[in-house]
Amino acid sequence: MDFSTQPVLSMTQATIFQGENPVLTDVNFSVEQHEFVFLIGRTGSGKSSLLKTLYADLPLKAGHAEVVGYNLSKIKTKEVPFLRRKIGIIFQDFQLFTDRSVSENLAFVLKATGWTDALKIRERISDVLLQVGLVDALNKMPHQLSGGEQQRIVIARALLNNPSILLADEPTGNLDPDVADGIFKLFQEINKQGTAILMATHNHELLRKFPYRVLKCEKGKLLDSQLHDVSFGSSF
Ligand SMILES: Nc1ncnc2c1ncn2[C@@H]1O[C@H](COP(=O)(O)OP(=O)(O)OP(=O)(O)O)[C@@H](O)[C@H]1O
Repeated sequence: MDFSTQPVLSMTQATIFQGENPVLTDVNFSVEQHEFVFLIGRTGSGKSSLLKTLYADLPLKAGHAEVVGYNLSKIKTKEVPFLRRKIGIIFQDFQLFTDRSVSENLAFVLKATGWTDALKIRERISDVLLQVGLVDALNKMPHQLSGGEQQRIVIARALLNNPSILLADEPTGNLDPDVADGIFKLFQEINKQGTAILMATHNHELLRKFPYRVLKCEKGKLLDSQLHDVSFGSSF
C-alpha cells in the first residue's frame, strides 16, 4: 500500500459531543497530506470541539475517525501522547510556561516525548527556531517577547516532532493585523514544506485573500466548500 496517498485525517458519520450534547452531527470529511484548510463558523458553532475531538481531548463517541493512522474510537489513553506527537497543536490555551526560557519550554516538550540526547535536543530546538525566524530568542523568557514572537514560539513548539498536520485554533486572533499577516505567512511556508494545516479562524480577510478549501460549522453540520456552496460573508 502506498501510504503517501492516505489522507492525514478522515471522519465518517461522526458526532461531535460536548458532554452529552451533540454539537455537530453526521460529520464527513478528510484532509489530504499537503492540504491547507480553513475551519469557520460562528462563535459556539463547534470549531474548537471538532479540533479537540481530532486530538483526543474530547472522546469520539459516535462515528469513525482516523487521525495520522490512529482510530479515534479505539485509541487507548496511553496512545494519546503518540497521536499528539504526530499532530502539532496550536491553541490559545496551550501557552508557554512563563517561568521558563524559550529553550526550556521547547526542551520540556522534547523530553516529555521521549528525546534524551542533549545534543539532538539542542539541534532540534535550533532547527525549529530557524524555521520560525527566531533563533535569537533561544535564551529569552516569554515576557521578553512580543505577542507575535510568542506565537512563533508556540508554532515552533508544535513543529518539534515533525507533525503530519497542524491543528490551529484562531492562531492570529489576538494579534495586530500586520503581525497576524506574518504568522499566517509562516503557516503557508510550513504548509509548502509538506505539513497539512487545519486552521480555525474568524478572519474574513484571510478567507477573501486565500482561496483554500473551507469547512464551515453551521446549524449542527459541517459543510465542505468542495461539496457545498459555503458562504463566508460578514456574519459567519
Ligand atoms: N467545556 C465545555 N463544556 C460544555 N459545553 C461546552 C464546552 N466548551 C464548549 N461548549 C459548548 O459547545 C458548543 C460548541 O462550542 P465550541 O467552543 O466548539 O465553538 P467554537 O465554534 O469553537 O466557538 P468560538 O468561535 O467562540 O471559539 C457551544 O454550544 C459551547 O457552549
